[in-house]
Amino acid sequence: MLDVRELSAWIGGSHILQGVTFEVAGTGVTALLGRNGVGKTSTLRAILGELPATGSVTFDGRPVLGAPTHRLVRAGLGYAPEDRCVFAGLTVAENLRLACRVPDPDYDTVYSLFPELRARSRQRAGTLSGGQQQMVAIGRLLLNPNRLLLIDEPTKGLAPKVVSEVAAVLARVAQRVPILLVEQNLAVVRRLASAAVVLAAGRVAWRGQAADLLGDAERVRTLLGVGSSRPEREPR
Ligand SMILES: Nc1ncnc2c1ncn2[C@@H]1O[C@H](COP(=O)(O)OP(=O)(O)OP(=O)(O)O)[C@@H](O)[C@H]1O
Repeated sequence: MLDVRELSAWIGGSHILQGVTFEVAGTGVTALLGRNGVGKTSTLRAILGELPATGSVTFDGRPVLGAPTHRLVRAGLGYAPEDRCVFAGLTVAENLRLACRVPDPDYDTVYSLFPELRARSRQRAGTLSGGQQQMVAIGRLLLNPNRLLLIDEPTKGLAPKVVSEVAAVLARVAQRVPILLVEQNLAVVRRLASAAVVLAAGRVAWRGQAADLLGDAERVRTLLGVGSSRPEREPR
């Protein structure tokens, strides 16, 4: 579905992405992993045209690298950035409405996955908890007929119980639309991902089945340094 080849990008004189190559399948969750600062967010931003890059990116067989971001969005690439980008001063309903780009947005799906968003539709998004804001961010992606979702650290900073809720929702979302997921919580990766791509210093250090990575404690320690960054929490 998404084919990334030799993606290379510079930020302020630093060679952030140094020939990143991987594929995202048309079903399920592909996890994009790596220690802090290895270039995961930059990879998503380069794919989306938010960060100038060289190499090639094809989405459903069409070359898209260098295309304006709005064209990619119209082609069905949905993006939930790490900071969620909800409009704090607007209500939940207004945040959702602003995201609609088709005449018949899929509110049924959004409200069946997130009944709380309907209940809180008049509440200002800035007064929601982090988990509820994340649900607005994911809900916005589901209103439109997106064909691939890029989701950056959706569980970051959330309480363990909320991490579980977000993971459960993402599992249901992934049954409808494939996801490229940046995620540091390995229990969430274990629960959701079928494939994994690990970045190290701007390159792909490992790619394959998520279970093969997570089943090899030594590989996980070497590639991800687990234990030195964020503790793994098991979603229930
Ligand atoms: N706007 C920027 N200006 C300067 N350096 C940047 C900028 N954005 C990213 N970088 C640097 O690029 C490198 C890759 O950053 P990126 O955010 O892609 O990493 P990441 O793997 O997503 O990290 P994290 O897990 O901390 O979110 C880092 O060294 C970061 O400091």
